[in-house]
Amino acid sequence: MVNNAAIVNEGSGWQRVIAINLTAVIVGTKLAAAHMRKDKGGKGGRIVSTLSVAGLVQSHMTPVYCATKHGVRAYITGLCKDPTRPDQGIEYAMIAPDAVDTPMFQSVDSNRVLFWDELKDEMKRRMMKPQAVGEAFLQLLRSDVINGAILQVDIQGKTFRHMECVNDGVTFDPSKAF
Ligand SMILES: NC(=O)C1=CN([C@@H]2O[C@H](COP(=O)(O)OP(=O)(O)OC[C@H]3O[C@@H](n4cnc5c(N)ncnc54)[C@H](O)[C@@H]3O)[C@@H](O)[C@H]2O)C=CC1
Ligand SMILES: CC/C=C\C[C@H](O)[C@H](O)/C=C/C=C/C=C\C=C\C(=O)C/C=C\CCC(=O)O
Repeated sequence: MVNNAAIVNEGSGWQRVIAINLTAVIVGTKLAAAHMRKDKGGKGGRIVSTLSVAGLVQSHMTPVYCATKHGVRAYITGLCKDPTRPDQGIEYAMIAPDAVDTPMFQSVDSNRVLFWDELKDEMKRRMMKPQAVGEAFLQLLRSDVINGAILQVDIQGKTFRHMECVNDGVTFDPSKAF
């Protein structure tokens, strides 16, 4: 299961950002986990949530959006550490891209993102094609173990945060996760 839907809007209507980016992730994750958990008759599985660089840093550009992505990181990390999780057979991981050329990014303006006029050139310089995130996502899923992984994706490449990088530089070592 993938938690991917999100919006960005620091203007009026910011409460909806919290509803979609954070509350809905918690609701969806609870529903999915209840269905998936092996100790309650499910088959187990993986739940991957899309963060953002905004879930790793605090920015004056997108304080509400950052709060939701930090909230998702805290929530999912808590589930990663649940001592009953191995019996549930569920793994939790996150992917944290920098700016990506999608409708979300293309629709950003100074009503939705603060200080946009000053910062847009820098953000556009860092912008990746969506394929870069898709490839990173598949690479994450190819790992034998992903619980606790946060795969950061930017124009420099892919880096696991909170984990040791081994082999090809992006293989998750769960023993180094927390
Ligand atoms: N585009 C970017 O620069 C970056 C995006 N992200 C994250 O990537 C994920 C995907 O975003 P993008 O593809 O860029 O955005 P997008 O705007 O192109 O796609 C977002 C999708 O979420 C759906 N959605 C929005 N509100 C919904 C709701 N209430 N119910 C159901 N679906 C809803 C939209 O219909 C759309 O299909 C998001 O979690 C976003 O925060 C992370 C880092 C950078
Ligand atoms: C800015 C809006 C553009 C697109 C909206 C997207 O949804 C995207 O997910 C939002 C990104 C927001 C990013 C906000 C701030 C980013 C700040 C930095 O990258 C700061 C630089 C370095 C951080 C160093 C580090 O701790 O890794």
